[in-house]
Amino acid sequence: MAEITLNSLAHTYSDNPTKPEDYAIREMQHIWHQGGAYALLGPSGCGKSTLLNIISGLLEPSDGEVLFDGQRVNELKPEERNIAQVFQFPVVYDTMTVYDNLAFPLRNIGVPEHKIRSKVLEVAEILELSDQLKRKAKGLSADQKQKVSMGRGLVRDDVSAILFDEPLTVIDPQLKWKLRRKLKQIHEQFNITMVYVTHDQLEASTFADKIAVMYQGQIVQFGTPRELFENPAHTFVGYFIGSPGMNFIEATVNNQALEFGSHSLPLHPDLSRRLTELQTTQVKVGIRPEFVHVWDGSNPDAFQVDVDFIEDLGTYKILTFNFDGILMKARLSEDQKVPHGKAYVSFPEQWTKIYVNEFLVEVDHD
Ligand SMILES: Nc1ncnc2c1ncn2[C@@H]1O[C@H](COP(=O)(O)OP(=O)(O)OP(=O)(O)O)[C@@H](O)[C@H]1O
Repeated sequence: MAEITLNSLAHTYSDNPTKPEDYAIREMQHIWHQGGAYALLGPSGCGKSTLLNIISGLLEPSDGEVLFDGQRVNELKPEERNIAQVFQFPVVYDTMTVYDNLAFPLRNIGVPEHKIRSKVLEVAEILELSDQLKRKAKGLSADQKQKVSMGRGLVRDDVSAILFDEPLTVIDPQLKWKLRRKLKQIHEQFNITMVYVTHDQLEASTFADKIAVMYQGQIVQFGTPRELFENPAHTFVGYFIGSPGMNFIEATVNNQALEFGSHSLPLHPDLSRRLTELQTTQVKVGIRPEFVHVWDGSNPDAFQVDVDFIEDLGTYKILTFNFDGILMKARLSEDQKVPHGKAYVSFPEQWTKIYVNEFLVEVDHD
């Protein structure tokens, strides 16, 4: 078991990198603590698999170091790193039985057969494979094969970490939910560092205690699902987490106020000071649909806006409104009055976030 440190790590597939975009991993500093359940979440092509393969040793980074418990492992081969990796598609030996497949990683390191047996039975039980143990892997469905593949990753409790690269892609939706819960259970039972790669926010937040959101080769935020929701550190996190994502509007800072076209909002003096330090007047303002306040009628604190449309999603509605030419969304709860034609909205200060160069502007209030 290990704490995994990425020290000034970067990776390029190019022979002659000249600009940041030439890097699949842009220089990063990051620690996966021992025993954590982590997700690495991001869109296709952001560098998730590259990062995982660097940790497992399948890929040597072009810059920086990978440390396990403080020891550099860059030069160690995958098998010397003691990492289990579960891939998107099942890796099983078709001609072996399910039992032998699960036993394989343990036999490889010379674990005695009686210990192998108890471990295989334990993992098979968790994954509901107990009645399949005598079957040849060849005859299994894709779901079952992937469960065996996951089981092979889970049998060794001496591993430094288990890395999952979109392991539930081939699993049908109902079983997916169940397996995610199982993985969580296994994590709690064995206290092994687990990093789970996915592009699905629901998958990330049901599995992980902390999520690293990756975008263009960078970890732009590392936090609990709640932190990512309430305080997105980067516009991408605001956009990617939540459904629908955060609203963004361009604004100009003028005289301690944010100006959007004909509207303006007062700016907290601390934020105003911080923006002066940053020497910027052009910002993006972000607010989540859940935090836009929709009033029942006209109100001196609210902006009057045009209703564009309302989507009824059963237990809640999404109001799309036009704010100075920008379409924004607000979430209406079931018991809220549904506006027609005009709506009155306000943006509570606590939930109105300011971004400069896509990163959140934070202020110390003490
Ligand atoms: N072997 C390779 N040679 C060259 N470029 C590569 C190679 N593997 C990945 N890349 C590039 O590196 C970037 C990151 O890719 P990577 O596969 O790590 O992303 P990802 O987030 O895992 O995406 P996906 O979810 O689609 O697998 C992409 O621009 C990709 O095209």
